[in-house]
Amino acid sequence: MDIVFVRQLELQAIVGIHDWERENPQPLVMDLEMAADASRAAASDRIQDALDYHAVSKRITAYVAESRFQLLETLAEGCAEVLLREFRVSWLRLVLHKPQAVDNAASVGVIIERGRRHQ
Ligand SMILES: Nc1nc2c(c(=O)[nH]1)N=C([C@H](O)[C@@H](O)CO)CN2
Repeated sequence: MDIVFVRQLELQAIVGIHDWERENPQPLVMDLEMAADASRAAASDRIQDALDYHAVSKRITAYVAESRFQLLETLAEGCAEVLLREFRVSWLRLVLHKPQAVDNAASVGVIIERGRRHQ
């Protein structure tokens, strides 16, 4: 299985359970791995045959900016649904970091895998 990835995508969102987290957006960071047929894209050398990581990054950035969830889990799930539905990704692994959430941790967050991973 081939993978198209996005690393350390910097995002801003209102997300959290505390009142102070509902007032202003805070930084989030996302790592994404998505199943993609790189050989098809390589054979044609056409962006139409590739999973466009620029388009993915732009869509996820907009979705996250508009979201208002309490939990990172809900936000991660929403992002996965966008990728599965709009980009027809068959499998993905998504790591969502909330770097400012815990003072004495470099980062905290969630990791989810969705879809079917094939060989
Ligand atoms: N598993 C989770 N734990 C926590 C979350 C979350 O989204 N998922 N959120 C919070 C607070 O909003 C946190 O960021 C600040 O205390 C706590 N735990």
